[in-house]
Amino acid sequence: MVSSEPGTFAYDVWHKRHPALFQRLKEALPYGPARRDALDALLEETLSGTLTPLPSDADEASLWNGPWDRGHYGKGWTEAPFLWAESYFYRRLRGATGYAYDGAGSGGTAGDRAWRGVDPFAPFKEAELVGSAVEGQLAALDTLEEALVDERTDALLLGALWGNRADLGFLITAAESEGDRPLVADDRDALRALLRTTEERGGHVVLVADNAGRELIPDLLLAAHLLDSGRASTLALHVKPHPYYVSDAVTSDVLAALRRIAAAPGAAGRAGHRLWAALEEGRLEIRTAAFSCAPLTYDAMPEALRAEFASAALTVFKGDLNYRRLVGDRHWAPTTPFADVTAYFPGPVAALRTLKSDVAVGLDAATVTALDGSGEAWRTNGAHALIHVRD
Ligand SMILES: O=P(O)(O)OC[C@@]1(O)O[C@H](CO)[C@@H](O)[C@@H]1O
Repeated sequence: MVSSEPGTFAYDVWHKRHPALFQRLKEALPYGPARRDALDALLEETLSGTLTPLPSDADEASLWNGPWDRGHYGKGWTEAPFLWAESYFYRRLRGATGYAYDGAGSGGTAGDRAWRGVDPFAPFKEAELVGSAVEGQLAALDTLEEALVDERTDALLLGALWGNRADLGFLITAAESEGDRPLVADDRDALRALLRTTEERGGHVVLVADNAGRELIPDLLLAAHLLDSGRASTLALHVKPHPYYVSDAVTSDVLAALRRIAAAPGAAGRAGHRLWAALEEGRLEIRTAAFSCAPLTYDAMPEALRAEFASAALTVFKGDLNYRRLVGDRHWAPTTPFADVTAYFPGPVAALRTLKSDVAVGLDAATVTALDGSGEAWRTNGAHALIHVRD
């Protein structure tokens, strides 16, 4: 998938989503002239310039100039594969805002450490946690207290799934879609069945999270339920090592969400305290892998990460970008089986995702016909969702 063709989803990300994002970034934090100029220059470069490698002393240079280099330097930004170029865009954005070090030779602000590690997206992510939507998500847990384990699992899976609609990058240019619709692929029965057998397969579950705020809250409530119910004896929550794709969760976002949950009244507050204790005891672990911010699909994952997924009774991937990276960022026929495209994955794997990009697999032919006939941009408008599982 490339982004040079007008009218495509990828083209719009560069030409509509990113300019709006830069505007918001400059409004959200008081970056000085040098950073504002760096942001303007980066936006201009991505629209009409070529990809240049990071200086060798820059943060992450050993990855981008090493195992993640796929020979795209020298190409126009929109001529390189969409997945690769957009991931590199977020690395360069971290540099322009001063979050990351861009190397000694990269201009007047390179030696200035004042903004190092300051998450440029934090204002957006923080705002989410004070909204009434989060209050509703937390209060909803009270209604599940009497439910059977499978019913709770089902409800919390759906909460985590639809939470993926709250993706701040997507919402920059999209209207928030209304109401939950029937899933376009629904492997919930198989997923619940798999979760009933995790214990006999070691009991370790990996949840590869996506966005902070309104997505992370239901993800953490799901994690609490999996641990409380014995569906998971240990759980690793993978988040990004760096700010990425606007609202992707980093460790500080997990801690903020956890504090928000623990401060809630009722069942949510109690779940928050149990999650806190689970972290202290090591039953819940927050993990960050460099590869989570890689511009590559998961079939290229490094050996250590492969071994980690192989040791899990189940790995659950959240969100659209993780889905693209899991199944391959291609124009698949949407009826291509999920099991086929994830055959390389070293253990049982599930995907929970709202549809916000062109990639789709694992749909049945009748569903595709109905979606195509609906006249809506079903692949990209965020109004549809799916759950896939491969044992
Ligand atoms: O992974 P998420 O948060 O569900 O969605 C990420 C996203 O907003 O950004 C990418 C394009 O910029 C697409 O994969 C999708 O539209």
